[in-house]
Amino acid sequence: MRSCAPVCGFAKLAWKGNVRAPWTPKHSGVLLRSHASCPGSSPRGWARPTGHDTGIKTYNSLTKQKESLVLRQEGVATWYSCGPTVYDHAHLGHACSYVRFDILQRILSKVFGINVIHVMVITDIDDKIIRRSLEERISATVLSQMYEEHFRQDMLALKVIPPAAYIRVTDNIPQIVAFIECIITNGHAYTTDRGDVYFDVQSIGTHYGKLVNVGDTTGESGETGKRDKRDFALWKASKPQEPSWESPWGRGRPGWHIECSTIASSVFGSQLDIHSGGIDLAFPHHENEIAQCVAYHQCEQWGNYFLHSGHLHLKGSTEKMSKSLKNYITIQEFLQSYTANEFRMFCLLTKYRSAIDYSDASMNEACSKLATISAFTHNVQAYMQNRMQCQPVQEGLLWDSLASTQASVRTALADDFDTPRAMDAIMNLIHHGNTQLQPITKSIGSPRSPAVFGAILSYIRDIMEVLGVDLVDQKKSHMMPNSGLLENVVEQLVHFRREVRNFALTPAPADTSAGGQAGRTRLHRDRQPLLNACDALRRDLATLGVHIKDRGTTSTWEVTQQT
Ligand SMILES: Nc1ncnc2c1ncn2[C@@H]1O[C@H](COP(=O)(O)OP(=O)(O)OP(=O)(O)O)[C@@H](O)[C@H]1O
Ligand SMILES: [Zn+2]
Repeated sequence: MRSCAPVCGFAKLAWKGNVRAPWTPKHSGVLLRSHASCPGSSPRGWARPTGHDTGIKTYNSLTKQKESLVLRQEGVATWYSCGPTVYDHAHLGHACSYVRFDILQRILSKVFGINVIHVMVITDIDDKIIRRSLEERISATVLSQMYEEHFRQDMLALKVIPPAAYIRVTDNIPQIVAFIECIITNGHAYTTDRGDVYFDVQSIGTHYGKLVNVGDTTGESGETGKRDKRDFALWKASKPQEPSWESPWGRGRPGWHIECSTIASSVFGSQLDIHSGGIDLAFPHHENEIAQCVAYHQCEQWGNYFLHSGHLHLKGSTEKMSKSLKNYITIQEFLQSYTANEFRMFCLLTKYRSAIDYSDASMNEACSKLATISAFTHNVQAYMQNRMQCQPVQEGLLWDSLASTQASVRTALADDFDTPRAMDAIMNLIHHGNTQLQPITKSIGSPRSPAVFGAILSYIRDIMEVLGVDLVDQKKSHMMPNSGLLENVVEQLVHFRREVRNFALTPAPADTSAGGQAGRTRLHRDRQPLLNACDALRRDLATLGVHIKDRGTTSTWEVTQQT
């Protein structure tokens, strides 16, 4: 059997420890060497990669258990993720999946010092895009580019670190065609009279079902041209009015799964460390991606770790939030009511693999945890700045508490990215801090412990920033929550102050006595304390970042970031 040349300049990276398995042609009756005979192989046929053990455990959908994360090159993780199909605004389900994986990548890079090379595909051609473009009477290209831009902006608004590259399917059609040609040459796909190309699932035997136990689903397909009902399209002959590209099989467009196998291979070569997506993508999408890559690269194992995030549901619903089910809240709508920090906290409070219920109650819990952290950092600053006096602190206990929190957080994050456990440890540290930070009115001469509080504050800020929650920015967003509650309170306060100030500034009746200040406006002397109180309030609010400006009888306010 002839093996094909790499597709158009595919980088076959010389990864350390990347051992390519010997290829056994399918005609020999044994497709690939069985993993059961490999050292370190699992019953499901997964082989532990050769390379550097990071000390992190991660649940691998290929083995259905936690595995040590072993990277082929020390300190480098190649990560491919399935991106959005861009035919509409992204919703909270998408946000949840991408924010959760953003958290995982931040942990890998910022806690464990791993350079994550992440690429994400943008599915900019598919049935839903074509249908929508026909409904809207705009080209599929214009439609998809518009929603791709919305998606990128939404991700930025949610503070998701952009991948090294977003890669569009339509920018990779020649590569996809070459990839399919190679699979045909290797004997794992066939063409039909209609100009479709199907993957021949039977040709890879037990290598189909690496991710999901597909059971015995073989059999004749009722569909025209398919040999087996499990076979799936690599290339679809074009129908009238559909976008199409030239290929050896006539004009057409790629099937869904082939885009990911091709693009991931074009960037990372014949092996990949980590592949991610929502749990709904495990089958058939990821199973088919694996089949294609095994057939193309003639390898035993293409993706070493498959990570799947759980679905976001509206509370009370068993269905995932979905465009097709029309039960969704767009990211833009959501950000009218909550901040990116609040959404991230909501994501941090559950494991990335679990389903997550979205409701006012679950968002309130996230907001309240964030407010507790924020208030703590604010109080610590006030204490350090001598604006708040406290009873003497048991410093040793606090140093111990900080050290054990740092260790617990690291352990939790190394255990399949257990963010709820890490958050519990952080909240516990704050609880200890708050217990010691008891304000008193007079403390002149009492011993003070600002350094330990400074250390706790720095750690909390750093670790939250690692997870993508910006506590410095939080002060600002906290003062201007989109829910409007605090904004309304400040508005009322400023309004009340303006009324009091204007009352205090009302001129006293003209002084007609001898020596009186003829021609000058005089204030009521007994109203001076009211003016003093207004000035004091303005000063106090300024320290909180709320700046009041008085002009004549009007008062306006704005929030500026505190340092
Ligand atoms: N409700 C959800 N919860 C978590 N992840 C989701 C949810 N909906 C979609 N995703 C994930 O978002 C990513 C992009 O999905 P894609 O654009 O293909 O949307 P989709 O699954 O077709 O959405 P929809 O069903 O709303 O049309 C995938 O990884 C998918 O698993
Ligand atoms: Zn994919």
